[in-house]
Amino acid sequence: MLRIGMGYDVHRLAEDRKLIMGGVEIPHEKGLLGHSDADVVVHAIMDALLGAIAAGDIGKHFPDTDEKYKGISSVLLLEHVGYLLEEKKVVINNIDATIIAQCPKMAPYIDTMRENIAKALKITKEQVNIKATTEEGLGFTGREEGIASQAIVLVEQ
Ligand SMILES: Nc1ccn([C@@H]2O[C@H](COP(=O)(O)O)[C@@H](O)[C@H]2O)c(=O)n1
Ligand SMILES: C[C@@]1(CO)OP(=O)(O)OP(=O)(O)OC[C@H]1O
Repeated sequence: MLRIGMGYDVHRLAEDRKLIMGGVEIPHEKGLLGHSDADVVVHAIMDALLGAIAAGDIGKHFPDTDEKYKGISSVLLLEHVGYLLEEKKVVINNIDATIIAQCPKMAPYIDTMRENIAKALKITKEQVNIKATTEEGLGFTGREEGIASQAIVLVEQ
């Protein structure tokens, strides 16, 4: 049976934080605020995968009240989501994600993000697509207050 899932997440930009996207540290004067490393594109992908197997969301599996997730790499959390899929004998067909950010330019880092995500989920880089767009200076992403991400996945059980 084919199943589909979608995910959406937003994190606020703040000073004195690293900007981690798809497991890549991107040089920037601000980073995303969160309990974890706030890797917003990985969060959207995790929510899409959990959605596809009707397993709730990341807040349910990795509560932000739990000290063990403080500062954790979201790629490690993604690996755990991969195990949840394996347990249910679910395989990933493909993942498509969009990063919505006024800056910095994500393009130079997209290939490495795809590799990191594919490795964590034991799939190929060709099964993972990541895109980036600005919102043309409009809204909270346009004002550089935060970065959003959306993801959609297709899986098979
Ligand atoms: N943070 C971003 C935003 C966009 N890109 C790349 O630029 C292209 C044009 O973006 P527009 O929002 O002006 O349409 C987009 O297709 C991406 O390739 C990026 O790398 N990082
Ligand atoms: C990822 C978790 C881990 O504690 O923390 P945050 O980095 O705050 O991210 P959020 O998108 O708010 O989801 C909650 C948590 O699952």
